[in-house]
Amino acid sequence: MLTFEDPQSSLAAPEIDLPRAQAAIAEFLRALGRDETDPHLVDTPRRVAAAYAQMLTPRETSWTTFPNDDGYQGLVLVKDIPFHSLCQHHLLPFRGVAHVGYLPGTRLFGFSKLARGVELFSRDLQVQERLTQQIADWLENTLAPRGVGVVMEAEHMCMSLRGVQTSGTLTRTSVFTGLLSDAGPLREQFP
Ligand SMILES: Nc1nc2c(ncn2[C@@H]2O[C@H](COP(=O)(O)OP(=O)(O)OP(=O)(O)O)[C@@H](O)[C@H]2O)c(=O)[nH]1
Ligand SMILES: [Zn+2]
Repeated sequence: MLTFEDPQSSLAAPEIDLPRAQAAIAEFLRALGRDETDPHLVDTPRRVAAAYAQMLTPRETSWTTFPNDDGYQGLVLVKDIPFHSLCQHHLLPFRGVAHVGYLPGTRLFGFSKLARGVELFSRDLQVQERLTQQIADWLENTLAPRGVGVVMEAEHMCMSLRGVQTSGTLTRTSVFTGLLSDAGPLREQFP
């Protein structure tokens, strides 16, 4: 039988060295030919370092689960969970919505934990495929459900603001496992 583990403690997030990040941003601004004495820029290295630190740090949470004493067999699906992450290739945000569901076995998550799980894995330098897979693996490993579905749809700023500059495109990724692996009425409940 699987036991519940705290994913936050088992995820070894790298330490963020804020003063070093701040110095690097100051150097970056100099490389961009900016006047670091401009009153609006003077404090920018600190702000940018703090912003990235925040975007790379999930909020602490307790990962409460409950026994499925009533033997609920249906799909639990939390739709339209807003999320944002940072693309590993350009360090630019990608943002969109996640739909996360599972077919319970013996344990249930409080609904909010599905949204918190999305946040937990989003606060990293990511690619969307890995992010989707990590959320699905986490549900599998913590709840041992009869099936898991994770669908994510996001706009990548690295495609919108630079490079190909195709604003508004959405990329959809999905992982389905167990009884949700095959097309059917349960899977059709996912957007
Ligand atoms: N598979 C995948 N690709 C991503 C993701 N985020 C960004 N990318 C892509 O990563 C690729 C990086 O490709 P490169 O050719 O090395 O970088 P680039 O020259 O900046 O590419 P362009 O964006 O086409 O200008 C780009 O095609 C991005 O669109 C993601 O989450 N998953
Ligand atoms: Zn990118």
